[in-house]
Amino acid sequence: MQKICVFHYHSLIVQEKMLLKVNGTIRNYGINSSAKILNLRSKKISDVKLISKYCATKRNYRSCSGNVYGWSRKMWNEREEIGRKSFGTSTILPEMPEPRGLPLVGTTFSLIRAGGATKLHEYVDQRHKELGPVYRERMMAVEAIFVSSPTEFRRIFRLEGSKPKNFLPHAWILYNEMRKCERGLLFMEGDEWLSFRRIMNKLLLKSDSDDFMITPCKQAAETLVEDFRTYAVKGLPVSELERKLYQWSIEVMLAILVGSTWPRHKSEILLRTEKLAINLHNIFKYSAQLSLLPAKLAMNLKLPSWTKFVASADFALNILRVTVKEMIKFKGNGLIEMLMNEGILEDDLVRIVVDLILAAGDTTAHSMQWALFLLGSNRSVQEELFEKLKGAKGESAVEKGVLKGAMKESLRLYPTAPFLTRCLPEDSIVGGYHVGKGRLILMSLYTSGRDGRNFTNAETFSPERWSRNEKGDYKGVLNPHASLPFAMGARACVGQKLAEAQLTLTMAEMMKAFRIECINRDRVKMILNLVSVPSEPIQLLLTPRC
Ligand code: HEM
Repeated sequence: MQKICVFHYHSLIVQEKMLLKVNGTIRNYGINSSAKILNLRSKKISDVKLISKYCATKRNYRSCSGNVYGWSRKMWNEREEIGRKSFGTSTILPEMPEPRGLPLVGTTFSLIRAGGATKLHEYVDQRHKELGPVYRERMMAVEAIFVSSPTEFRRIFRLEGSKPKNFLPHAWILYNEMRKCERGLLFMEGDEWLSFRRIMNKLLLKSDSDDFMITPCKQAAETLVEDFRTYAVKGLPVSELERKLYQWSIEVMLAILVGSTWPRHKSEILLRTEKLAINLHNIFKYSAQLSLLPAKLAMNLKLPSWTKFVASADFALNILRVTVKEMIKFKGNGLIEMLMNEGILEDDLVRIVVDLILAAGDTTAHSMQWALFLLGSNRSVQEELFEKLKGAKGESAVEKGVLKGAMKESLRLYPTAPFLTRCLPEDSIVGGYHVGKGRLILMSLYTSGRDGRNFTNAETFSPERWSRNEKGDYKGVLNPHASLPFAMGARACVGQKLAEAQLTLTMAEMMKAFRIECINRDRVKMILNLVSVPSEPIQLLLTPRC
């Protein structure tokens, strides 16, 4: 038994191993570490919480009170009461597992040895195997609690509060401060976030909201297929697949924003946004390189990754601001008009729409890329899906079901955002461990999505697993909450419906038009550039079906 309580630490001599929380950081104190604690005298009492192993019951207090000089019984009771109020429990929690690390840098060198930040998902997967579903680790600039259990994911989303707080790369925050720019939904917090989020939910997530998305998604899918056909008929692999998918994903978002007048303005806007794809890609690439460094240090040292990150962000944001202002003038009937009808003023509209395009571009392009990779690497699954699609007309339930399974399966194995982040608003208990208010939590979707306890034959690409048997159970999914590619709760992806429409409709067009083969499937691995990307360009060879 262990007990959490808030202590007056002035005259404390530690006789047992203790955990002390100072300004949000929990540290271990061994026997007779009174001096260390006394060094903390300058801290305010409210900043210091003691998490002690043995002072669990009144009986234990008495027996250990001899070790705590100057504390009357009354004082113990008072401390106990504060502890109960702070944590709502008098049951004491075990220490969270943690790998051994060095002072200041923690386990940074272990991560570097394992391949660096691009291999974080595999490194963390290994740590979960060693330390369990909940553990903490400090790597250079980041200290986080890693969680891979679907039950705990749900608990975290329950505890996130009404205005959940996510975690964004330090480089992005610093960039916004440096340029004094206000950003869209992803960067907003508190009441401001909530008021805009409610509007976005109404427009993008309600049940019939995908009606205005279908036509632009279909048109963009057809354009992509026509472009790919030129390679298919020549028997050549599709060149620059990634850039083409970025353009496809940006085009859909722009078309949805403008509405029915899009065909009239398309060529002008696409010309303007031609270089957006590469800059968008670079924002992620360079901020990923900065993820293990303190961003301020990188900025002060003018490291190449920092200057390149800033140049890409400047380019992308400037071009998008100008484009969005131009699109407002079109007075179409798309999402921009809908947002204006909700009373959103131009400045807010611009920052929200700019970040929508940024959030949509990269994620959807990479998700599509992984889906094509998996289809192209699994011939028999592809043929099975094709046979089912052949018999289905338009967006029939069958077609939707078949394609949704393939999309879910692709996002399970290759989650575009392999770590979901949250900072809880109160001290909480996760996985049986104490998690302090505001501590960074990373939910490891890569691990949970490939865990045999959550999915049968977890490593196999099997869209069929997401269909249900006569009893209504998924055929190969033991725990659906183990795969949350769009997260869940109040802050989950606001573009989920659009992304789903875009991915499924394009997969359908691709499969109907071609046999897809990935010719370098054995060499392609998943790496992280903040989002998951292939380790080398995916080479698709397409054979026309007719
Ligand atoms: C397959 C494609 C996509 C994936 C996998 C994806 C995934 C995610 C994830 C994991 C989050 C974080 C949620 C959280 O922390 O709870 C997120 C947030 C967000 N996504 Fe997406 N997303 C995708 C497509 C899109 C699209 C197409 C849009 C634009 C319409 C979009 C707009 C956003 C925005 C604005 C946020 C921030 C929401 C907020 O903080 O309230 N996403 N997305």
